[in-house]
Amino acid sequence: MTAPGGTTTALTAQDVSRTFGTGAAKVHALRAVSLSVEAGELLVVRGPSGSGKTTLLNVLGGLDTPSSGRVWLGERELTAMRPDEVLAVRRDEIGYVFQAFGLLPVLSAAENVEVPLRLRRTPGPERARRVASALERVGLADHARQRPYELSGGQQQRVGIARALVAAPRVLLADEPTGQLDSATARRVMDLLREVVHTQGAAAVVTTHDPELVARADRVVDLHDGALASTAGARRS
Ligand SMILES: Nc1ncnc2c1ncn2[C@@H]1O[C@H](COP(=O)(O)OP(=O)(O)OP(=O)(O)O)[C@@H](O)[C@H]1O
Repeated sequence: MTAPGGTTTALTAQDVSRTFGTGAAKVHALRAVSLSVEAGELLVVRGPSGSGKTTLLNVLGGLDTPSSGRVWLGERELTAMRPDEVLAVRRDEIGYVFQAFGLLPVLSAAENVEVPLRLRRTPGPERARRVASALERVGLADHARQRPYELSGGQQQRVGIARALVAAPRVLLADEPTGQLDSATARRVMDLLREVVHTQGAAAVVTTHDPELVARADRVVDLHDGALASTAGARRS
């Protein structure tokens, strides 16, 4: 079966459900969620704590398998792939940004950004060029040699964004990427995320429960108790 979205649809979820546990302890973390994201579009998934945002990102990014339903990356069905194929897709086509930045403390900013390229066995000279360009893009060209603990929270998350985008993934997934930042820094990081998504043409899904960040979205969907609310999908002008 081909993906139900159009030709520019980078990511599609169709009737995705995820349950945890059994019997009385069963939790319906996702209930028949369907959505699609276009290349160059920033979709914000908004919802209270426990509504299923992280579970949704994990399923979209091949870190978890839905109990039912399907996920496509472009024309290819992620949920039909073998585990080794999913690993290759995660390495080559998806960038992840984490709330707690997820940087390796013993590596410099540049070395952290370089990690996805090393995993992909990108040749050395091209790695150096791409890392320099990614750090430049997030405004950290002068901080390449610093370790994470020598950087502010906002700078660390900019390194996280550079790392997620350095390999030019089709899809960018960010789980509350500004959750650890003060509100002014959070706005700047979100502006940057929006700009790089638009210029690089990645399809981005960003979760948040910060209403201010929603203003930076191209589109917003609301998740409640694992289900998309009926107003979901309204396109912002
Ligand atoms: N591995 C798991 N085992 C059992 N239950 C889980 C597991 N992962 C998530 N859940 C449950 O699924 C529901 C959704 O959790 P999820 O972490 O996706 O919510 P969230 O919206 O990301 O919350 P938060 O904003 O607090 O991070 C919650 O009830 C949670 O307890």
